[in-house]
Amino acid sequence: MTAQTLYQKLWAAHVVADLPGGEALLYIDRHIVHEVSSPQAFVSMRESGRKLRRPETHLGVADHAVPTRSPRADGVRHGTIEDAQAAAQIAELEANVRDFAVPYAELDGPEQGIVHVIGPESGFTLPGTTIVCGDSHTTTHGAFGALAFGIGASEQGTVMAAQALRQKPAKTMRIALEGQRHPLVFAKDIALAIIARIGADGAAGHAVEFTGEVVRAMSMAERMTLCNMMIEAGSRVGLVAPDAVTFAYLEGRRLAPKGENWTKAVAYWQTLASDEGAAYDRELVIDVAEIAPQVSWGTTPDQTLPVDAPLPDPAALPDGPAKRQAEKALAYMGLAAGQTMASVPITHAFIGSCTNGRIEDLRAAAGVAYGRKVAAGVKAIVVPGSAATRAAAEAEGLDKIFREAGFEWRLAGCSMCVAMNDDRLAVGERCASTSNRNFEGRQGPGGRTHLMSPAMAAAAAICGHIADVRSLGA
Ligand SMILES: CC(C)[C@H](C(=O)O)[C@@H](O)C(=O)O
Ligand code: SF4
Repeated sequence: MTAQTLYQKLWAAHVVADLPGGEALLYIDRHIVHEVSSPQAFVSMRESGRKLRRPETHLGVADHAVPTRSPRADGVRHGTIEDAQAAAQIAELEANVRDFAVPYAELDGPEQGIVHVIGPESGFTLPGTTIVCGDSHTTTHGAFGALAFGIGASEQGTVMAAQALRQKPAKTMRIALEGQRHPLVFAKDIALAIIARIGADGAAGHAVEFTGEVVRAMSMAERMTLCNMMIEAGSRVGLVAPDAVTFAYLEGRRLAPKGENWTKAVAYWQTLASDEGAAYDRELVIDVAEIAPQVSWGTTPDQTLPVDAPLPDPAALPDGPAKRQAEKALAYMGLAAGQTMASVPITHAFIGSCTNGRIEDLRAAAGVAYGRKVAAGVKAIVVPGSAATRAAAEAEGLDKIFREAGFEWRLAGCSMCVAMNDDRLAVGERCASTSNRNFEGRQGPGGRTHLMSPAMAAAAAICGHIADVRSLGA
């Protein structure tokens, strides 16, 4: 038998039927549902009088529109949401999950959080499964060796009714991470550096698998950060082969298999790693020793540089789209050619999102914040990716470190990653952000976003300007 990649194994294990034109009907094991992208699919289910084929394989949660503050001392949000649109979106999701018998992570319950954080935390995300969600950052779940990808509204309806989807196989790309990184260089820096190198569409059409000693040594949180960011390189699928780190993370989680089923599952999951000699359509080797802390300076994720590198000079570029894009980005961001990012003053720091809202991220940020103070004039918020992450952080005392330093400690949600809730920038405000997208207006109309790691965002909050966390230390 020819050697297969992880992606090819996952694909083959889910083909229900090969279709003409190279497509296949793929069986879908799991579907996560949030309030923003799911309404249309439920409407079509209602209109056609259908029931969900396997309601227990779906999981609902409200994350994008939810406020991350509550007027109540006990933090309860239900019934307190002032924004009428947000309240309506959440009420609609709650009616849908009730009427269609979909398991739901209650807004004020212990499992609420961002779709891509709670899937793994609850053990809903498992190796060897197909996982879809009406959300582009579904790539995150590939960190477990699951075939996970974002889908559109009509596809959500298809999965609800048929538990299957028509798909065309992607090409394969391997990114091997080798070498020794600086202790203050994180998965976020590696992902941004890769995107800067290959471009915001550099992995389009490819399922990206991360391999190499650096990935093997990474926590699940860091692997998720890498896979999460691959959509920003144009890839719908990021992957890491499951290993002992994966199994240790999952064992005992609420929805993970138990007892004999666990043993059997692990035995199967161990067969998923790409075979020796498996061929990829593209290969890239990255020496992480060469990667410095990264900061995006522009309005696409590939407009990213090491924190100490001078910004490009559009005048030096030949006439064409690249020159115009650089000019436009510098103008929108209020930056000048040749300057470095370290020293650019910020108004906001945001630590959170499905890219960097996990306990490891909060620890890294707290390590920098410990014993220091947020600079005057900076609004800094820490938004755990889930209620469980928030509780774990509080058990470790991270909330105290942040509060004492002058950060706001919030309830879980997408928050300032996306301008769909109360947390947003005003025109001209500038944010050091651990999220994943920096296009014009992403964090609020006229707002300016700089993508970076949690340690870098904490350093910026403390200094009042973007700073090299290596010179500050953790
Ligand atoms: C709202 C949702 C559909 C969207 C996505 O698909 O990713 C959001 O999560 C984002 O990050 O832009
Ligand atoms: S945290 Fe941001 S990127 Fe992630 S799902 Fe929410 S809006 Fe999308």
